[in-house]
Order: sequence, then structure tokens, then C-alpha cells
Amino acid sequence: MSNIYIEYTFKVSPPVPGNEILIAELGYAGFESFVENENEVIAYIQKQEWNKKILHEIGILKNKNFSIQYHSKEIEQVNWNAEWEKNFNPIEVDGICTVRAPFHPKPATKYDIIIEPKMSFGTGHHETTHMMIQHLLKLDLNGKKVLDMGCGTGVLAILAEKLGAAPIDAIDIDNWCYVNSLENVERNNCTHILVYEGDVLLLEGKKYDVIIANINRNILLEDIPEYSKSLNKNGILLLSGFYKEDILTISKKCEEYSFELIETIEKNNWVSIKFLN
Ligand SMILES: C[S@@+](CC[C@H](N)C(=O)[O-])C[C@H]1O[C@@H](n2cnc3c(N)ncnc32)[C@H](O)[C@@H]1O
Repeated sequence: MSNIYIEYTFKVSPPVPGNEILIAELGYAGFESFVENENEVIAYIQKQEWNKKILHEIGILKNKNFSIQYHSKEIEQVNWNAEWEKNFNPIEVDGICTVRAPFHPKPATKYDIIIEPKMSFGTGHHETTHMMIQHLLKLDLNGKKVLDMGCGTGVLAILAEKLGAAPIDAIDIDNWCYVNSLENVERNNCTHILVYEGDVLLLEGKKYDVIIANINRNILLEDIPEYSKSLNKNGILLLSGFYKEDILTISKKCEEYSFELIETIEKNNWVSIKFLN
């Protein structure tokens, strides 16, 4: 895997909701990792994946409701840790769960998840991860067989184990996320999580009580039929990674596969939905 990345810095006006829309569209276009602050969005893509044409596919750049300026430069991945350490503050969810870096002090919350994200997605800062954590905290996962599809840093799989789930499969299509999840699983002393590099094809013949997938609208629409085959009766499906405008499309697809919508959470236009099989 190449160590050279292209770093793009975007200034979006207005930043709300522009930054979130931009991040989602960059994600669909193949960008891997994002740092968002008040004034800018910094996004990274591997040089070998990068093609200037990618930017023409990004709808928000052509959307007249937003003004966007950007510049780019090539970076060595070796600088990345220093970048995220500067930007990563601990995240507390509902006073029960903290997601933090190893160098942050131990929190008082019941659940403490230590993540070194490097180039992976999943520190709890993003709305979608935050809402998936909220859903998970309300489930009884004791002894439940769980799949975390699109595991990123492994944050949701790690929380599932802390909530009593076992065994847990964590899958990500990206090699960096696979390696990073393995590291984070070990860092959190988890012993019931198996991490795989791959996608929905790995589900052949497998059955789970709970499937969690925080990916994006298009991948979820493709994968929902496979989730349906792999989820036990009365199993729970938690989905996120899409906007409010996509609720109908996602829930219609789920209804086609006999999932019943139980609860929707929304945060800054992002959505997470709980379905029952
Ligand atoms: C939005 S991140 C979610 C990460 C983490 N689960 C969280 O909630 O913070 C989506 C992840 O899905 C992975 N991904 C994208 N397409 C995928 C696919 N077809 N199958 C499996 N993983 C995929 C990406 O590499 C990325 O790590």
C-alpha cells in the first residue's frame, strides 16, 4: 500500500450544513479520512487512488448554494499521527461511553474505548458513529452474535464486546482499516472479535443476532439483501452513513426484505435507523 497521500483543504461557505455534505460526497468519491474544524475540512486520498476527475464527481462543488475554495498538496503518511493527535479530543456519548486516544486520561464513564485511528474512520466525532453508539448502548447484547460491517477503527465492534456480545465479526473493505481495527481490538483487550478484510461476500452461510453497518447509502442499498439472509429472526439491523433525504429510500429497501423500522435517530442531517427482522 502506498504511503503517499493527497491532502485537500476545503473552505465551505456556509459550513453548516456544507461541511457534512462535502465529507459525505468525498467519502462516496473515495476519500478516506477527514479532519473537520470550524473553518475547514481536510480530506485525504491515497495518491494511487487519486484522479483529478474525482473532484468533478463531487456534487456540492457544482451546487450554487455553497461557495467552496480548495487547495491540495502531497503528504507522507508519516505526518498523519501528529495531525490527528492535534485534532482528536475525547468524545462522550450519553454520559455512559467515552471514545478517546491512548494519551487522554481515563474517563469516569462506564465504557471506555481507546482508539488510535490513524487513517481510519471511527473516533466517535462523526454524527453517524455517535448515533450508532447511542443505539448500541440501548441494546441487550449479552451473548449476542454481532457483525460490524465497515468497521473502520473497530470502535463499534469494541463497544459491542464491552456490552457483552460474543462472538463478533468486524469487516472492512479497506486494508488500512483492517490493520487499524486489529490494533484497536488488541489495545482494548478484546478477545471475542475477529477482524476480516473484505465485504459482504464474506457473509456467505453466516448468521448473526445483530448487524451494524455504518457505511453509505449506495453500499447499504446493495448490501441490505445480504444482511437479510445473514440476520436471525427477531435480529436487529442498525444502519447509518446516510442523510435525512435518504430515509425513505433506505427504509423502503429494508421493508422489501421484511425489516420493520423501530427507531430513527437524527443528528445534523445524518441518520441512524434501527430495524427488526
Ligand atoms: C463511515 S465509516 C464507519 C466506520 C465505523 N464503523 C464507525 O461507525 O465509525 C465506513 C467504513 O466502511 C468501509 N467500507 C466502505 N465500503 C465498504 C464495503 N463495501 N464493505 C465493507 N466495508 C466498506 C470504509 O472503508 C469505512 O471504514
